[in-house]
Amino acid sequence: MKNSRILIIDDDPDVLTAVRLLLKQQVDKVITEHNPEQIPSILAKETPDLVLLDMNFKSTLNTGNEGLYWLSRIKAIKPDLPVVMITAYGAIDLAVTSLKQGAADFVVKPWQNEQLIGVITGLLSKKDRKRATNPAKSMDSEFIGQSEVVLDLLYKVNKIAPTDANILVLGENGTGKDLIATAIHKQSARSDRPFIKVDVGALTETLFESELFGHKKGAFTDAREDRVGRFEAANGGTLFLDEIGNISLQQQAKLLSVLQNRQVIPLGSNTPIPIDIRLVCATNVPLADLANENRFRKDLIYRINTVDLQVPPLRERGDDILRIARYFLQKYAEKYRKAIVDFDQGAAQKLLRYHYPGNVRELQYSIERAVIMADGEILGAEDLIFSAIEQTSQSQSVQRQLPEEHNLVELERITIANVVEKHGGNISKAAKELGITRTALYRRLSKYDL
Ligand SMILES: Nc1ncnc2c1ncn2[C@@H]1O[C@H](COP(=O)(O)OP(=O)(O)OP(=O)(O)O)[C@@H](O)[C@H]1O
Repeated sequence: MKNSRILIIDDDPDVLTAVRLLLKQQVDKVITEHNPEQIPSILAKETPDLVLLDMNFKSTLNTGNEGLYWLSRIKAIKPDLPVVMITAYGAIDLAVTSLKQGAADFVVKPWQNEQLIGVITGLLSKKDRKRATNPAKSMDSEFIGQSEVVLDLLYKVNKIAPTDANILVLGENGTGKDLIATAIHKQSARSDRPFIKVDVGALTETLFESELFGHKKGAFTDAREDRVGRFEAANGGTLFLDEIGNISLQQQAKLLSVLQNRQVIPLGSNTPIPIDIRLVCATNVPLADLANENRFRKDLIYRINTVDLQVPPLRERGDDILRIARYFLQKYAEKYRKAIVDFDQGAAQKLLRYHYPGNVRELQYSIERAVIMADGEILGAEDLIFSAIEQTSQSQSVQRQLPEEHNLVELERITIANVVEKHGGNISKAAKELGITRTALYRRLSKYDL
């Protein structure tokens, strides 16, 4: 109760004052509002844990019952937010209808203070219990999802994370492998030790060893001082090797030897350093392709893959698409200070029908772009534009001509588009060819609206 925020909407100022006085000592914040029209913008700014909503506004809208109408709006914006209806004596039928439409409970005016407090505490503790048992919410890295496939994945994460097993996280680009790797670390016995991530797919042959194993000053021309390798930096904690499927056979041999011997020898040194790490690897290459002898050593697969976790593509997650879309909508509406609160029917249909070759990352960028561009409170289908880059990676692509004039910005834009197309949308390979990190490439894709 003490940390909770309560929002109360009633057009009777006496009710607002009475509730404020009653609850102000008991909860963290009481937000009062007499005009229900303000609900969407309040929900865009505030994060209440519970709403008290009048059932009988003196209606200006012709919606049958305005209380029910605003209940449905709140539920559309925040489906999990408990709403308690405040109803007049004699309107019990309506109150029951509200329960069927998603209200958590109702209280009858005038109420007994203890009764109101009882209803609120009951609902808040129920919410806490739900949060504690929902694996999606117990990961504070917020892997949003309630679909069968995601709950199944999160169940496995919860089970495997506390063990020290090496884990291989599989899944298409942008499905959330990074989030899963972070969650594994946070739920492990090593959670208070370092979590070190290395994008091994983007490392050149020369950088690979010095980045992972470290080097001594003078070990090679550019080694001006000693450098601690990422294995050593992760000692006692978790080492996350991303894009493991893209490393060369030579790099695989070096990695295997370190994992077998459980020690690293920095370049230019003779002294082995013992390492104690939990290894989590990720790749967008399907396991069957990885297991192809020419591409990846089987013995290394067995080493890194005590257990594998498959992160499903977004298009297989059903309504999670809308849950994640709403999460990003709220996030970016806050970031860009927009009063956008929801999607209309058409937008929701468009979101559900699209196939998301770029998965959650593509959804994220589309929502961010829509929030920046849109003006109203509700996003429509026309506000949602999916990335041209992802579309072209699916189809045959045509290389863009480099322009005659030598404008560097334009050259960069076209080069990036060409290289990404050349690699069929594979960001890691494109970043490697361009000589920049994947994060830098994503930033540029967003900058150029590709
Ligand atoms: N279920 C989810 N809920 C909320 N955000 C998510 C979810 N899954 C992914 N994201 C977000 O989507 C973006 C891409 O996720 P992430 O980087 O983890 O994907 P990835 O599979 O590691 O991608 P890549 O294969 O390109 O490395 C991130 O901003 C991440 O926070």
